[in-house]
Amino acid sequence: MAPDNRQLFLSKRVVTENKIFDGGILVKDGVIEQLLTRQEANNFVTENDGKVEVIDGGELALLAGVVDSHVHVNEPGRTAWEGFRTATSAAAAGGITTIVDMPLNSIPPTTTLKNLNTKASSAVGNVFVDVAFWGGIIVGNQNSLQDMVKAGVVGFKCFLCPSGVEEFPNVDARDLELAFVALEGTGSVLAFHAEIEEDNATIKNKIKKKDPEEYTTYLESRPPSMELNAISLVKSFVEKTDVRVHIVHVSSANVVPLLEEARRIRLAAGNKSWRGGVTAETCHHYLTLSADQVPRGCSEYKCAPPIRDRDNKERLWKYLLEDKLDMVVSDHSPCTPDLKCSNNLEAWGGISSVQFGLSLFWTNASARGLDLRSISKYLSSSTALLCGIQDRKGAIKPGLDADLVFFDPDSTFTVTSEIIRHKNKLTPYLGKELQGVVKQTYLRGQLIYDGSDILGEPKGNLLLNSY
Ligand SMILES: NC(=O)NC(NC(N)=O)C(=O)[O-]
Ligand SMILES: [Zn+2]
Ligand SMILES: [Zn+2]
Repeated sequence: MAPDNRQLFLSKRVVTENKIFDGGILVKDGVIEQLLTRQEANNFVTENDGKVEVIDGGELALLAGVVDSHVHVNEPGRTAWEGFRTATSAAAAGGITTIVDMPLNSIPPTTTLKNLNTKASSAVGNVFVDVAFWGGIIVGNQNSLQDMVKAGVVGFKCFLCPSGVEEFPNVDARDLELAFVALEGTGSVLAFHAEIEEDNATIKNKIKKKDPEEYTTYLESRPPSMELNAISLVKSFVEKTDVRVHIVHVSSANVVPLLEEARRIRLAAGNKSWRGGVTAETCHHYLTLSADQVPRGCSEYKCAPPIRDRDNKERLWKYLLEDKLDMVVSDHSPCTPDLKCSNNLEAWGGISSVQFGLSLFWTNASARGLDLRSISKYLSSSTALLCGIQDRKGAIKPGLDADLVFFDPDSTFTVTSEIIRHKNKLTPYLGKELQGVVKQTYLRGQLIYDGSDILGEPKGNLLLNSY
């Protein structure tokens, strides 16, 4: 590092959200100071020879580090499923420089200030990238929310259907009334797993005679109406509160018009939040895979809500490019192999992919004629905005952390167990050739991944107020 911690990152393709240019990024003490044209960069080097560390990526694209706002790290408690060291080393290798940990599958779940501190104690010193945290809303913990806001959680996640783990029960309208009151005026955001279980006997009858190893049996058990019912409930709250709401992992394109209606109501009422405080994400698996591609008995493809048909996938892409969906995340939700049995109705619901989100998105996006700015928009700046960390993360902009990725958009690689750094290697992407190779990942100006190895000790920070 140069004497006053000055670095100049050079690239023929510096990717900001609105332009791709040949030039440089001047960094001081791990913070982006200035964007320079190629000429300005050359002059700077001439005038400061020996006083600045020059990092020249040549033809490699230089992107803002990805902010993956939906990652289940499951530590403490279910550390056989995943942990901070493995999840964040996978993130670093995947060009992700910030992950936001979900409040469940860890034991205890992040539903009180005490539990948040327990989680933070297990994370500190064990994170290779920066980590922020979601709090959780469950039945009866409404009095814990404001303390967690003060401690710095990015927002709160709740389930409208069973979550899959008993210590994180789903909430209903009454619980939500209390949660919204507690969050009013905090500026926080309430994120929903938006499926409401239908107890109608028809679904149960329809599938009870069907082969549980066939993916279609699972798919029929989670119809789009479950997502629509949930969004209708969320919309009823949007009409009477100003609290920001976010829909995680939208799977059915059918819900988007309803989300648009909820956003229209908020904007008409003069809500000044980003997107009227009504946002939604979809996931790499919904944009990459479709139900017809899921082999029998392969529950590594199982997630909730489910991967649906090709037509639905195309409609999700259409809505994303029309800015009616706001961001794309992993929803990395791993488990141990024994829980991914061949019975799709009983297997754990969750897909492991945190290391591959950037390349998954770029494989699809480049094939659809999008340019590199789409990565920054949907995987970095939007997720940073959702989590209220846009003044530190998610873009190549002066004042933000120098979380940077040198990315080769033209090369490909094949997903194999050997390269997977998350703890359990089962993923639907095994054997898949992806486009876009992460060559170097920098966290606040520090090289943490060099294209083959995670370097040194964990350098990540916890994005909480007292860490
Ligand atoms: N308990 C979980 O990790 N659930 C997750 N599982 C999925 N998406 O299949 C989720 O985000 O709902
Ligand atoms: Zn969920
Ligand atoms: Zn999730």
